[in-house]
Amino acid sequence: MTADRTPAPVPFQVAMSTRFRGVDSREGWLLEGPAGWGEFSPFWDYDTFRAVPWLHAAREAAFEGWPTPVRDSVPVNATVPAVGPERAAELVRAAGCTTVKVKVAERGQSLADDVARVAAVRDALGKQGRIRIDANGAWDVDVALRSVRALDIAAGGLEYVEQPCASIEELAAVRRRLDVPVAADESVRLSDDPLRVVRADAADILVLKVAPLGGVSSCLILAEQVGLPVVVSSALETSIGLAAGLALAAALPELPYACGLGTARLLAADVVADPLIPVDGAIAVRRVVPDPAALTAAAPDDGTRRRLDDRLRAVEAEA
Ligand SMILES: O=C(O)CCC(=O)C1=CC=C[C@@H](O)[C@@H]1C(=O)O
Ligand SMILES: [Mg+2]
Repeated sequence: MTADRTPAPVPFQVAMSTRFRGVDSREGWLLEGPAGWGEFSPFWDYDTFRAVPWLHAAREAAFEGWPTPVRDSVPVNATVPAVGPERAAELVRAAGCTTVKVKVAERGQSLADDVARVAAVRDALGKQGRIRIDANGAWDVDVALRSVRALDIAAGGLEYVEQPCASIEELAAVRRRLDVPVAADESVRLSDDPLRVVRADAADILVLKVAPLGGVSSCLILAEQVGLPVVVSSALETSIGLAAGLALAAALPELPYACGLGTARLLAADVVADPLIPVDGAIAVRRVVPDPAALTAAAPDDGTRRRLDDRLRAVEAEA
């Protein structure tokens, strides 16, 4: 390969160790460029248009690079999927983080399931730790008010509730009537106008995910514009994609909350030899490169490879 030619993107597929947001495996492309490696792994339920920012973020990582970090370590939360209370407690103990995000409002489960999970997390975490919950927009206003109040008691105090309802109007209504702070995630990452939620006074905190928002630089600009605290979170990437989130968290002038970047453990395998796993509740800021043996093990099956080819071609045509 000559120096002036861009290496071909490398496809990957890795299983999730725990099913999360209905996803059992993550697949995508790794791009190499003069600045390093980037990951393009939009969820399959994102259409071509929504996947374009993911390609911008991957290209930024590979060809442009990221701003200078202002910190060398990023505190992260443990992420607990909608599992039973025993498993939730195990995950909290294994993660060694003092902040835990608990998934709630899973389809097919009840508020009692959420209460049991959150109470088990508090037990495993001890009095000092912080607990936040994420409903992924599943509740209407009344159910949100009832559920958050019950879960606030079960948690012995919630740090915040992430995306309790789907619409910005509902978020604003919930926020007016609750003492628990409200964080917006889908209202930012799936919106044509990520600032609308701020103008509507619908959130206390914004969750920023680098890939769906088009890269580290766009997120930094957004964070500057919003004037609200932000939490950097992953999109369940391999360590190559997580490194971009880490770069954003490391470059933000203020970082008052633990970030949702401790998700490498939710994958059964990674594409690097030394994954970005938290130690004592924080991840050291560093770049990572794929490991050839891990890439071989992560080679997608033929059907997935065809899907990945089609998707990359379609998104490149729009990017
Ligand atoms: O924030 C975290 O602790 C981990 C990341 C995380 O929860 C998510 C990543 C990607 C898709 C999501 O459904 C989910 C979220 O909603 O925040
Ligand atoms: Mg969320």
